[in-house]
Amino acid sequence: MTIKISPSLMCMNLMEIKQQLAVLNTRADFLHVDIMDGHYVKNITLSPFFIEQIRPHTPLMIDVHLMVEEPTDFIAAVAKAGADYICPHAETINKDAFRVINQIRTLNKKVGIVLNPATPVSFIHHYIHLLDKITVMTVDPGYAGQPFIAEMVEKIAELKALKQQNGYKYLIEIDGSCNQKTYSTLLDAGAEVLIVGTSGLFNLDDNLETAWDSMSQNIKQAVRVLRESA
Ligand SMILES: O=C(CO)[C@H](O)[C@H](O)[C@H](O)COP(=O)(O)O
Ligand SMILES: [Co+2]
Repeated sequence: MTIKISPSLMCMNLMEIKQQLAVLNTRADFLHVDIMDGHYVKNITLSPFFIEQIRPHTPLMIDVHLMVEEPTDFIAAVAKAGADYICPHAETINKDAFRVINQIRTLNKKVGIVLNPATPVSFIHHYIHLLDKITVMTVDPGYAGQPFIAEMVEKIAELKALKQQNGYKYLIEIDGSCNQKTYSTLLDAGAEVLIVGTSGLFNLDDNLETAWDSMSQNIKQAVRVLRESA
């Protein structure tokens, strides 16, 4: 499978949204939109309004990462705004997981679940077969630019093994410190979608086309390293 790239728009230059979207539209596979409520995580970033504003300007799938205490307060709004994937944290839906999954499905959206670093795969055992995407947080949620949590590599490998053994359909996505230092480890473990933020893309160069080219070279180099070590 070709690795898919999902730029994290909370890390983009918001003063150049239109220009940067034009660059991403011809290169990226998803657009990652982080919504934070200031309670589940002590930060506030993007919003359903932001999704509504960019929707007419991109053909890409919009992937919404809900870092909020009550995902059901946001699902209908992000769906209406134009989200394609709606991804609450497993830790926030445990009281009504099947109802939340059904609510997203009923809105004809893809269902993603996000796992915090401290949350084991077993936590979603009873509904893993229903998921279109599982996001492994490789940093604690809430902020960009955090250090990579290496203990997450085994969780990625576990998701890959479960998918192969059971024929599950979910994409394995990584969120947090996906960059030149971590690409080969992540790809080797089974990552299929990389969310690239400050360290992987936007901080590489002020010119986003140049930054994307550098990121692409970094990923190609990681793939080469893996092939040579196989
Ligand atoms: O979920 C997030 C943080 O809680 C966001 O998606 C970040 O953008 C993501 O962590 C990527 O940022 P980084 O600077 O590449 O770590
Ligand atoms: Co995110």
